[in-house]
Amino acid sequence: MSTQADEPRTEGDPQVPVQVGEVVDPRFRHDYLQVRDLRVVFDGFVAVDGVDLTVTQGDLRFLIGPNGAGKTTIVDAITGLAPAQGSVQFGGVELVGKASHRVARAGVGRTFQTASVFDGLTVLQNLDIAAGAARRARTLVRPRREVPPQVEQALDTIGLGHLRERPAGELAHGQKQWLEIGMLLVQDARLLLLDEPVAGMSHDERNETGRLLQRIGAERTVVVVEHDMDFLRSFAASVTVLHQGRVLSEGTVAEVQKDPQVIEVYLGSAGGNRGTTPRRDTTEVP
Ligand SMILES: Nc1ncnc2c1ncn2[C@@H]1O[C@H](COP(=O)(O)OP(=O)(O)OP(=O)(O)O)[C@@H](O)[C@H]1O
Repeated sequence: MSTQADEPRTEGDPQVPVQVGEVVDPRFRHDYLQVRDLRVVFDGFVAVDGVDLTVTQGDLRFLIGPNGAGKTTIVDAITGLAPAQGSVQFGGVELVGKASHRVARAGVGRTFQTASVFDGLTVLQNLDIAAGAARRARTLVRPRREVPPQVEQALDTIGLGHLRERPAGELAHGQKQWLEIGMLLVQDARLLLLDEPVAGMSHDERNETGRLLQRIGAERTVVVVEHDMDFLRSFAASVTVLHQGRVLSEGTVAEVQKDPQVIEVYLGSAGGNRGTTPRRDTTEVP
């Protein structure tokens, strides 16, 4: 599947499968992420070594692998935060070589392992700012007369409508992560790259988050970097397993679980930890 950079895709593009009966916002219908021969080298150390990845709209792709496998570096490379070689295209636009603000403008949003919301502002104000609909600073403290439709929709999607006037600093850990995802939605990110979204969450928060990602993933292109294998087994539509900067295996959860190479890396002598401290959750077989 190859697409020229900046080439707009047309309705009826046969390259991207669309399910029968699927109801998808036409803006997202033909989106897909295409990574080809991605390489990231830090001072001679090859952190990402020729990775190919294709993720279509409607998929919910999990990126897993032992510590140091290159997961976060791939997300950094896609979002203009790590020096990349190769090709990364989203919506037919080449992203390699673009500054991070231009990557964001191309419809790509990401979260980090720690939620970065404004604690002193309300949920609504955080979303307002993300939507670029922020009023001047002194008017932010006044109640709004009208909430922009995309903010209302995001509040509904992330389930925080009833907490719209609550300062973000008073939200529970999981709610902060959902707010951050909401901020990507109002920015109209069509590709969401989420780095360990359920780290530190309670069991119920994880399940809520999984259902939220399924809702979002039905429309948009979503890639989740995750170590939590229970979460993966419950919610991943597909999985890419990375090891030492390369794709080791790819498929459904059942397929990668059966892959002897995956079992070897997670349980065997290959270990996979390159100069990092092993963590219990990274050695659990998917
Ligand atoms: N800025 C950097 N400079 C040098 N080396 C780096 C840099 N960023 C990452 N690395 C190295 O690249 C490798 C891949 O790191 P990365 O953080 O992508 O792994 P990961 O799969 O996300 O691991 P984890 O699950 O522990 O977060 C590691 O060996 C890491 O030490």
